[in-house]
Amino acid sequence: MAVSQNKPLPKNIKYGIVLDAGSSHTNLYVYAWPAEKENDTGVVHQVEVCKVEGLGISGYSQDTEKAGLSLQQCMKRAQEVVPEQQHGETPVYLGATAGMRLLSLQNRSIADRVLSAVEKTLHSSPFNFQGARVISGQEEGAYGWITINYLLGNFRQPGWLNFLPHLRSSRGTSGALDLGGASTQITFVPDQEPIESQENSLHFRLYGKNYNVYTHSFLCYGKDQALRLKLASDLQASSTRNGSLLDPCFHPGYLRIMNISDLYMNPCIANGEQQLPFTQLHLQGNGDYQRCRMTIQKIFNTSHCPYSSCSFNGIFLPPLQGEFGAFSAFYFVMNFLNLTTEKNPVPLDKVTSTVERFCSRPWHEVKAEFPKIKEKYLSEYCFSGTYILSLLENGYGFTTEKWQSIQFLGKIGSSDAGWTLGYMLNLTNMIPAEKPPTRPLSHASYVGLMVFCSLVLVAVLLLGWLTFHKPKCLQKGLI
Ligand SMILES: Nc1nc2c(ncn2[C@@H]2O[C@H](COP(=O)(O)OP(=O)(O)OP(=O)(O)O)[C@@H](O)[C@H]2O)c(=O)[nH]1
Repeated sequence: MAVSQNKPLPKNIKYGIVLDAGSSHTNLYVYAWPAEKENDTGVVHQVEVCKVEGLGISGYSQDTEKAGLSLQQCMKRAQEVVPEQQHGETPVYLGATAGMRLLSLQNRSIADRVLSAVEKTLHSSPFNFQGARVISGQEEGAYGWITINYLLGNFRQPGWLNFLPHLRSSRGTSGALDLGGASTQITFVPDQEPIESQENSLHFRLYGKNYNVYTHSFLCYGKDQALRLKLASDLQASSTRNGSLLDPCFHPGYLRIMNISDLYMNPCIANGEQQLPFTQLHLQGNGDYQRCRMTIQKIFNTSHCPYSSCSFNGIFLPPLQGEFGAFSAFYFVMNFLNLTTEKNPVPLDKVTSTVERFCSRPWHEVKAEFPKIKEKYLSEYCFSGTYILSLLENGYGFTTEKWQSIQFLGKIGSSDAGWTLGYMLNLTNMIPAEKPPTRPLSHASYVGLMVFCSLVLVAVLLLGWLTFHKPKCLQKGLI
């Protein structure tokens, strides 16, 4: 159970809870905001995050008891964070993402069973449970975009701009790049209007301003599913008779054995299993970045495009526009490789050479250097780093110059970058379509202002009186 910061909060605070049921695990987020400011931008912040172990795509079908216990523990933690008298009014939402979208495609009844088991636990909590649902890829992209722009203050218009309407909207929004285990999303406001493909087009009116947003979610192109796609493509291209495969995306000396059925039991991969004369795959790393990049390239089909421009697999992508925030696994991987900086983005050639060097390092050396990192994560940073470069450069077309517009983001302030905050802001109607009217002054500010004006008035009157009615003593002194 991971626990984050717990700052003392002023009184009159409201709370909301969102559970992100992802493909690897579930995270529970507790958000808080001052009640009287709930329509302002940037006031909601994360006060707690708790990791529900086992409640992910593999946990759904395996250790359900462990997942259930871990969920109860996180709900208990939330009960400690939110004051008891507010439990009943605190909404709880659960959104399941691509892992569950895949599970639903594969086996609808398991997916329904898991959701109702989770719903049962959440109904029995003292909070105001609002329901569990699988969110669409489009929603995942849109809410991620709303979250980062809300937290970056990009929806905020300084009040004085109301008097100078021609200067409004001088500040742009930031695009959002989200990499999960099962899907990846790209969302931004393009220059080109209208957006050529209806299914990639969203319209928002937020704080009195219109946004035409492009979004696409690539199911099966999250980093875990992309590895499977790559392995299936490698197997198809190889002539192995015993299931041994040299894999350039793993470190030299690394060995992994996988069941062929696990690889193919997945709607992302067209079933080719029956033709194979072996049941297990023996992967042997040889840490060759260039070859890894070539094998990954094969999972992006760029042979057709029915629009003026595409990313891959015939999906429309308008020219990239503005700054981008890249989060979730984009951040986890780049952060591990020391390629995230607070200030200037690390140039593309340095990122490439760092990933290349890392891939070539022997596995025993890497393992010895990072003994505390989970082997699953550590063994895949070479693949993941190379995949991120392929996706961003070849998939989306980030050139060396455009790369400089990407900022890898873990947190913005105290809140994690991700879709959950945007989801809650939307469901609680905390982002109004119109700009809220300027609030009248508070009582204290009003009294302060009155006292200040009175003092200025007295000072002016006194000065005037002194100027025109100089006291006699002063007049004598001057003669
Ligand atoms: N290195 C590292 N990887 C992580 C960590 N947490 C999650 N991941 C991996 O990062 C990827 C994205 O994880 P999440 O952000 O939880 O995304 P998800 O919920 O699986 O996303 P969807 O594909 O939309 O379902 C997955 O491959 C996880 O295994 C972490 O703390 N460190």
